[in-house]
Amino acid sequence: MAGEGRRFGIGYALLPKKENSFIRESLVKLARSRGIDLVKIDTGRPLVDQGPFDCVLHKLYGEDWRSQLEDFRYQNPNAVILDSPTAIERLHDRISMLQVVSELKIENQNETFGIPKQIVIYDKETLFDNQTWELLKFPVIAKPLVADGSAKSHKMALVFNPEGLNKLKPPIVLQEFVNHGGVIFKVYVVGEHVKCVKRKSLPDVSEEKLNSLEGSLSFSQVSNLATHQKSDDKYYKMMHLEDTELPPLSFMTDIARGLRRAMNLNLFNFDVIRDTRFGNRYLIIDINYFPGYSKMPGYETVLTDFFCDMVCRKDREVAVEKDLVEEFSQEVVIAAAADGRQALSCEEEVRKIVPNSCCSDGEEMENSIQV
Ligand SMILES: O=P(O)(O)O[C@@H]1[C@@H](OP(=O)(O)O)[C@H](OP(=O)(O)O)[C@H](O)[C@H](OP(=O)(O)O)[C@H]1OP(=O)(O)O
Ligand SMILES: Nc1ncnc2c1ncn2[C@@H]1O[C@H](COP(=O)(O)OP(=O)(O)O)[C@@H](O)[C@H]1O
Ligand SMILES: [Mg+2]
Ligand SMILES: [Mg+2]
Repeated sequence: MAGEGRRFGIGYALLPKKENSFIRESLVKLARSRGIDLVKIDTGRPLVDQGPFDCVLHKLYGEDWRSQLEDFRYQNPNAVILDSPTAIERLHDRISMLQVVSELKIENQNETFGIPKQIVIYDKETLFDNQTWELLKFPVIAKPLVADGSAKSHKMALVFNPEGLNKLKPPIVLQEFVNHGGVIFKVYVVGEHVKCVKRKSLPDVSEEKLNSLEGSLSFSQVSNLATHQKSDDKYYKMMHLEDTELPPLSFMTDIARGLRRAMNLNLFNFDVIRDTRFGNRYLIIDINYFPGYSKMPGYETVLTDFFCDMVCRKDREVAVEKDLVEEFSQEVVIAAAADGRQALSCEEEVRKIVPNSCCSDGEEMENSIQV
């Protein structure tokens, strides 16, 4: 059970496709048996009028939704929001998304990690500029700068030579294509839990092939097949993935935990490729907020454990805070009586001791818990 006899409500706000894949009966049932009720949020009505919710789970964007979350948080300061819209925003731009990887420091003697060489292009002029091509070499992948979950934001082009640049529409990120044996690793993160799986990726491009290829090749979501095709062992056989060795889990876990802390996110996955030139060099190419967890074997248990952890931890924090306030109030009354005066309110008593305290105005919207 999540807490002794206490039930918790988690409201979810997801697009229909996500709701269909994620909110399965198996998840709802398991969560319910552990004291957690998953309740659909009606996005046509104000969030503050719904609930009560101990936690809000969401993957919706836009100003309206953001301000709804802010109002909700103001009225429910103890509720957990998974995750903070400010933290998620970083993942909507393919440059800020990977910047955090470049800043990450992880001690490891056998493997290294990083991101492929990349530049952002805002106009056609820069695209054809010689200086641009001093930094990068073909083949490159052109990715829309914006990664907002729209179909357009997944439309990519593998560009083999300058001819292929004509079709590109800035703003885009040009990223060096790195040969990686046609297999991508997807590392799913759910709080502290980390799971790495293999998926089909683009095949390697040899030097000879590069010279014979025409300008560019467009593609979209190569690793993403229908859900049922991915979750069983047949997928690995069908895609000939059995022979590929997974990266060391402890290394992926270190990266995952580092990213989680740096980004203040609990629910995300990242795409990793292994550079065939080195064999122990890993490149992170993409980070996604609240990905397709239902493709992760046993996702129901992992997510339910996480929900329990989140709401229980918050519950404990609130209880401890309440105890501290009560203890403090009692001390204040005793101290005031010793001074021969009436006790003031808690805040006023604190201000007497620390004159500039109690200024929570303008606080950031950060109510997602980090361990
Ligand atoms: O729908 P799914 O289950 O394939 O999940 C998509 C993810 O697939 P993955 O779990 O990484 O295999 C997918 O990841 P990739 O694009 O395959 O790297 C995205 O996270 C996608 O979200 P968005 O369109 O970027 O907002 C995810 O789509 P949404 O379900 O969030 O719309
Ligand atoms: N730098 C790269 N080198 C080699 N393959 C890449 C590179 N970047 C992306 N890919 C391939 O293109 C796919 C889509 O790119 P990605 O950045 O993950 O976009 P999306 O957000 O649409 O998933 C990846 O899953 C991988 O197969
Ligand atoms: Mg991806
Ligand atoms: Mg992505």
